[in-house]
Amino acid sequence: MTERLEADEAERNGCRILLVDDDPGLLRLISLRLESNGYLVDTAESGEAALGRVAAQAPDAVITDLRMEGMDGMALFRQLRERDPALPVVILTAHGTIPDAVAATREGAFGFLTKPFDSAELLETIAEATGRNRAGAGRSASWRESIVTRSHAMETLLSELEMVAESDASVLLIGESGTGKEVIARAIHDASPRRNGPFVAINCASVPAELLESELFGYRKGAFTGADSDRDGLFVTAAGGTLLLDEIGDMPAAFQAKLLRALQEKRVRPVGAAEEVATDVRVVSATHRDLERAIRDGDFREDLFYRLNVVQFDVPALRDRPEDIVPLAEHFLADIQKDRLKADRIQGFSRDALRVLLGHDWPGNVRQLANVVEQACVLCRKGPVPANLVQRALRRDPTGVQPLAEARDAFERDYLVRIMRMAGGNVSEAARLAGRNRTEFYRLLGRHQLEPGDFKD
Ligand SMILES: Nc1ncnc2c1ncn2[C@@H]1O[C@H](COP(=O)(O)OP(=O)(O)OP(=O)(O)O)[C@@H](O)[C@H]1O
Repeated sequence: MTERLEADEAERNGCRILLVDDDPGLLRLISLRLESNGYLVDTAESGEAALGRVAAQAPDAVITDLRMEGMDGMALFRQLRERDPALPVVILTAHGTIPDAVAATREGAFGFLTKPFDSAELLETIAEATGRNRAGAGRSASWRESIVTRSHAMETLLSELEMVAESDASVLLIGESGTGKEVIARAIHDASPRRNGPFVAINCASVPAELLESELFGYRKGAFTGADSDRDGLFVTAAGGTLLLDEIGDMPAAFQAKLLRALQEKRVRPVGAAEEVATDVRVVSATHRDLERAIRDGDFREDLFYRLNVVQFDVPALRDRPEDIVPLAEHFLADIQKDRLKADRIQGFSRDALRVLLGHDWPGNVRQLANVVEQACVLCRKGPVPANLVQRALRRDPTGVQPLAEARDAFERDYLVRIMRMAGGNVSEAARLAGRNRTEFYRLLGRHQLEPGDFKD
């Protein structure tokens, strides 16, 4: 324990923090706290002064008040991000300005602290901010080791996940393709008492409907042509562990009732077997589909939905947590460097390259970011990865292409928004323009959670 504390202390030593506040009393107070914990602290009483200090001192992190005379914390943060997108900026905020601070984290600020804050919270946030390349060294438990994030939304999700992992409750993960649903499913497994058992994943969309039953429940010799010996299904293979049913929204309707029964009874009947077999799995399912809508459309059983969805986590799209873009890009780069000869010749990303990464919309989410980093590195000879290679990789990247269902949804929504704007929020008029009847048009609006009132002047 003492060794751990000493190691933490040594890690912090030499970390330079720039503290910006126009209240000298608070500056002194926070400086003392940070210095007594091994940080080197530099202070500035205005945003303008802070910009000069950053250029001269190259701090490892900046803490800035939000409300200041002249350049305020938000303007300072934007300027700093422009100069060095990887520099962590923590915002200090009073109660009334929390929404601004939240907006800043959406734009990529590391996080915010609400006044009055306690010492432990301050130190923890700064330790995380300065340890960003060590993926939260010393703090992150092993179950979340493979998850890189500095987003509040993801942190909240992970802390809820840790609580839920304790039980055997079924978890449904909803999120766009490539947001990290499988990584999160594995984290649930690793944080659960089943961690020493198997983690088995199946993509329900990629198994032909007629094979899904034998794949999940197994079969007996002679059950069908080619079944020349008994075979266990994944419900049995995953016994004592966790079974991830990925793309559950694509599960054929005909099989949904059988799956529901298996989950209710905790037993499966292998194809061609006379007897049922007991199962012992924790089920996590994942989908990018809106299952409630699939239920309304008659494509997904409501009872199965409630059985799978004891707890639901919405995994945010990467564009909704831009603060994760830089740490993830650095993580993928470090990963590539581990097994590449030219590893030491590439040194991080240039500022312009980071700006390009931050400015992108990432329709393919984290998976797309990993591919783009990989492609940019392949083409990079030495030094920091330049912006033009990132742009080139973005132009070529096929994972930016959304799956058909998502693309169709996005198109439909954009189309409805356009047409509702043209019709000034008048549904009859919009329905006429779209060549649909009013009832049907209302259903379409409802499906995309669009309110006619929002389009009226
Ligand atoms: N927070 C994260 N930290 C590190 N790597 C991540 C993170 N999120 C996702 N990844 C990586 O991004 C890739 C895509 O993640 P994953 O397969 O979990 O997404 P998904 O949501 O399950 O996608 P799909 O819906 O297409 O199956 C994987 O290589 C995964 O390791």
